[in-house]
Amino acid sequence: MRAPEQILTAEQMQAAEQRLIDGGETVESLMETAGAGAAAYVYRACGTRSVTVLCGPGNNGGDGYVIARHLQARGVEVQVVAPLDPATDVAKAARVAWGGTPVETASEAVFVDCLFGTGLGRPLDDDLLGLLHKLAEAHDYRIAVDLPSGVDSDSGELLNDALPQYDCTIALGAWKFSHWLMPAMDLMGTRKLVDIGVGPVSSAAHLSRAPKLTAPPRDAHKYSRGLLCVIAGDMPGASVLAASAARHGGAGYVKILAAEESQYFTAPHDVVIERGSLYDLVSDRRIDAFLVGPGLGLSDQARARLDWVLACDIPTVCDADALTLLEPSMIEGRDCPIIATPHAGELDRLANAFEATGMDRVEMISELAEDIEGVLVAKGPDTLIGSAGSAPVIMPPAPSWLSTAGTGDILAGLIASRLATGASSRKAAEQGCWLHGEAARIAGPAFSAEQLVEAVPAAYSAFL
Ligand SMILES: NC(=O)C1=CN([C@@H]2O[C@H](COP(=O)(O)OP(=O)(O)OC[C@H]3O[C@@H](n4cnc5c(N)ncnc54)[C@H](O)[C@@H]3O)[C@@H](O)[C@H]2O)[C@H](O)CC1
Ligand SMILES: [K+]
Repeated sequence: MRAPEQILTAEQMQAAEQRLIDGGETVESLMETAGAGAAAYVYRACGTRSVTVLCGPGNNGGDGYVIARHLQARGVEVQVVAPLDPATDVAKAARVAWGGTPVETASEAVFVDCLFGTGLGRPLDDDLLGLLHKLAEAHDYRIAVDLPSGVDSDSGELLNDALPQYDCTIALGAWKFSHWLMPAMDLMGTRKLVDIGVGPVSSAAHLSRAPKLTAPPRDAHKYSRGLLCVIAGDMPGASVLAASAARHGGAGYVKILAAEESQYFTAPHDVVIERGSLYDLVSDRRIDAFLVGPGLGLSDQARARLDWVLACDIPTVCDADALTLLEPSMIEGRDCPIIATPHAGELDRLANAFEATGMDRVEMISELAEDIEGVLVAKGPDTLIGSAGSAPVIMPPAPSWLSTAGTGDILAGLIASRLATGASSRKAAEQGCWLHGEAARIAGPAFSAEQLVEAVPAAYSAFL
């Protein structure tokens, strides 16, 4: 069985390659399959335009010699630039099989970067970086094989400050984290994957798959579809926006609970505002989920409200100010899951509060998900979802137009709505992110938060 959405660390990739070798493959046959598959993509993208392949010393370079040979066999004019001789036996053999003579430099048409892949261990030195940029600038179409050279495979960090932008990146065998994490993700262009027979790797991270949502059953009513209560705080606008979005996320009933002393505010007519003692309002046994945090504020009163909501032990989404206030003691003894939805700054603050520091972002979200015994949605241009006891999930990129005020409140509302319908915390998080991204695609360029909310029903229908 194939596992095209799985995302492997360099170490998991090497182990997967070793399992294939133990199963009868050889490094040569794997390189041949990887190189031939990559050459097919290059040929489909560029036809018989001339190609320059930059080959490094390792097996990424070995791929390059295989690609050169396959393209030449199809009649393509290929030049190879090899600043470093092959260091591995299989790359040496691939160079011999190519049979040509490398050139010092080349220009025009298509550039194929096979300098380094998952074995890059340190920043490129000035000479190699200069050659990489020179060749990239001298060609009008740029393809990276396995990874753009200079990228750290597991973290998505750039080991060199400035790296070339590519039109296409051809991943070999499996996605690596840097194909889907910033800043490396931004260099990739379109991403292609060459299958070399790597099977499912247990506990591997994976790309989130589009959800299959359902319409309510015929005998549904507002309570059976789920009652979500959004806690209003000092700045009720954010909770109104979150509740407005939640109406379209699947829950049958959305309320805003406002403390009697909080300022007067209005909401859409189909969002009920209940005002009174919060301690009494949250005790309604029909409540299926809470959303607390948007507009909550950071006062002692806000902290007390958060504490009380968490003490109710109902599935709860904690967003925004709730993440600034959240402390380990607040979740002790809970059985129901929490979904935390931090942006980068809130993630750092949570990591300090829960002593999950000194690790990279992928490890951190898994560690924090265990600490809160729930799910953590690390929001950003690359959204990572960690859940206690499961491997991380990476969301496919959503439109950058989401970088506008209020979209975080909307995401929290959508996730909380999914949670209120009875979806597991992990599914609720992924489904909320999919609805959010699809609504952004439907809303088109330069949408406001209100327009994003209006696009959610059409987004929902995309997953029915
Ligand atoms: N995924 C697959 O199924 C296959 C992957 N293949 C390719 O193999 C590379 C990984 O090969 P590896 O030799 O481990 O690493 P690299 O080719 O990236 O090169 C590492 C090589 O370079 C030296 N090195 C590391 N950093 C630097 C530096 N900054 N400056 C100079 N030299 C450096 C290091 O010592 C190594 O010698 C993978 O990406 C795929 O492209 C195979 O084709 C098999 C199938
Ligand atoms: K490369």
